[in-house]
Amino acid sequence: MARNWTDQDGRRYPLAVPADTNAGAGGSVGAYLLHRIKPHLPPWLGVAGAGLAGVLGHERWANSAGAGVGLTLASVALTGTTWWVGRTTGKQRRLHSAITVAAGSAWLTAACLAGPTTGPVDDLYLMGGPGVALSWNVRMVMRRNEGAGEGSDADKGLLEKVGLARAQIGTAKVEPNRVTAPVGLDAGTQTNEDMSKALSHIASALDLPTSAVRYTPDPGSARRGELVIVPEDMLAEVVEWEGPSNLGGSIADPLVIGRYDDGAPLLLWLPGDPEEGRNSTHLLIAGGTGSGKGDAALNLLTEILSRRDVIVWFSDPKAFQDFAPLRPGLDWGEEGGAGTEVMVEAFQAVIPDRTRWLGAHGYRQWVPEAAQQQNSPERTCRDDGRPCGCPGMPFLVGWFEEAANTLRALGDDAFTGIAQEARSAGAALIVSLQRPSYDQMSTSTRASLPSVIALGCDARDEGFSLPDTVLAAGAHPGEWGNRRPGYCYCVSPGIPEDRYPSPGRTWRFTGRAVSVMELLATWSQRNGAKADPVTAGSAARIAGQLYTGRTGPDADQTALSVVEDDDMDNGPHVDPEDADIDPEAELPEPEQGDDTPIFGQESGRKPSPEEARRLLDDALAEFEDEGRMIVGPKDFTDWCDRNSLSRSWVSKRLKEAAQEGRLEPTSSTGRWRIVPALTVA
Ligand SMILES: Nc1ncnc2c1ncn2[C@@H]1O[C@H](COP(=O)(O)OP(=O)(O)OP(=O)(O)O)[C@@H](O)[C@H]1O
Repeated sequence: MARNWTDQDGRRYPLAVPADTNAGAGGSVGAYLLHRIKPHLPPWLGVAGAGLAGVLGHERWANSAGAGVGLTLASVALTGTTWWVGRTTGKQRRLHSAITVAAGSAWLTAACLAGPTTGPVDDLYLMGGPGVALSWNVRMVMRRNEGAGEGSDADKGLLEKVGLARAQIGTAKVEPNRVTAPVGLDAGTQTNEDMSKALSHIASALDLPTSAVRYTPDPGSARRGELVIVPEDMLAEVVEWEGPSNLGGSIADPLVIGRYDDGAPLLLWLPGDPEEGRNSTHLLIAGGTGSGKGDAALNLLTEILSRRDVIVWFSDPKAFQDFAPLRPGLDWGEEGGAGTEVMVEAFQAVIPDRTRWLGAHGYRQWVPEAAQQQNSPERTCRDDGRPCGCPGMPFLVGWFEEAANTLRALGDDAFTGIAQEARSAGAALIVSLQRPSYDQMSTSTRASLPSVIALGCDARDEGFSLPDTVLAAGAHPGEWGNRRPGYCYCVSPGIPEDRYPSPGRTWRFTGRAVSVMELLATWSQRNGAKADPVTAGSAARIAGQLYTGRTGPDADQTALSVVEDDDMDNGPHVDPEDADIDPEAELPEPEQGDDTPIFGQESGRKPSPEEARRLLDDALAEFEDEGRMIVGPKDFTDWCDRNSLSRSWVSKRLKEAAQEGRLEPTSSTGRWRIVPALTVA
């Protein structure tokens, strides 16, 4: 069936080339001919009307000087009006109309004043009238033929309307709720960019939302592409999450987080695929407040945790408000603050170790086979070529919720380095931001996250969320704001590029989902991967007791409870000593601490060097026991008071401890990482 849209002027735009109508086939030959001739009659009726008007006008105004002036002025005005009105139409049509009106009104003036049969007036009528009428008939016939071929006049009308007069739309492909039509722009004067700019006008002409009209330029041409129109918003219906799509599958299988507006599933991949030449990716979840970031993250996390060969390290400064039911399924969870600092350090540390392991077993990038025990002679790290039997290495996801502060503290260079190297270490980063904008995340950090789930945002932040090419193709998350929760655009390797500007919507999570998520977390504890010795070893080397790895469903979660107890006493995010610290404020370089009293007045005794070393060791062990693996001079304020020690003394000891290998500088200025006691020994 032919599909048409009708614009506000009542003009119809066929988006499929209609099959030639069969009307009249069942009727008489006369009715059929009349049906075929009818569209060509109006010009002839116009000629007949002009003739009749000439006769009647002459009856009334013969030889009237006043009528002569009036008719001439009316004729000029009518021709001018036709020319003016025709400015929005094609050049040819404008000229043709103006000539027709000028000729017709000039003849009418002459016929009225001199008489329709005087001199050459009647000959002019008999020759000129049919000539003009026929010229319009020819035009109509040619238009029909074009319609059957490359572009129809109605389509051209649409493009003319949006300022692309000579562009043509080819034969459209009509699917349920989706029309795709090739577009050929005018050679030499129009480009794909012009078409992208015209999309909102096309949507306006068709009376559709802007996001319903998209354009995919042909990469091989600057003036060809495909126009896609999705007239009905199939995403308006809210669909609830019903459980993971592929329980027990591999993380290399697609993650299903919702659906597109034509009903196709919204898929994502985190690991790369060497066979498809696809790299692993890092992902940004970007959306304004109320855009549905929380549910988008739950969709993604439930999918990840339902796979057998992946572990997740997750930091959430919002104290796992949205993610609590899934927390037992995580290999490592932190609630922001110092715990997150340690997690970042550990993530950084595991990258080279994992890359080395993968390389030693002949993997250029992580594939599901790497997560299994290495029993093949091709995948051995032994020099003699016999199977090594090393335990497999699951894929690692490092997830940082509301990560602006963490990333800023880490610095651009450090983050870019981590992101680059993680891709060959079988690890992916997922980062979410409270507000998707450049004041939250620098340009280079943003550039290190090639994939994005872009939910509704402020119109000014669109450029941060999505690449320019996707915006030019018709994507507009700024139009949704928080009015369309869960609506999103997805840009990620593995998704066909022509899908990038297509909106999708995530599944919604309601209270009913909680028990399913709890079951999923238990499943994941029992059946999900455990961290391999390489990853667990490097994590423990950095984080000490803070890292336990995912415990079984019945295990006593000692390490997590260390943090939780701490949190219960002191509030969820911040150590009490840090409560008054502005996390944005610059802290002094560790070295500067040597000579400058950081904490104000000098006070306290000066212990002997041995006692000093013992005291600091005790303090560090105390911090380590508490799971506080990253410390700065300010963390020692209470400790100094308790032991009557001066603060500048602590700064000196910290530097000594670093020289002895008990502390390591971190990427954050003025913060030190405690090297776990066992590692030092
Ligand atoms: N896919 C969806 N379909 C329908 N409703 C949704 C969908 N996703 C989220 N919502 C609803 O939208 C509202 C806002 O969602 P949510 O709290 O996740 O937004 P947010 O972006 O995380 O906001 P904030 O940053 O303030 O936490 C909630 O009521 C949620 O149930």
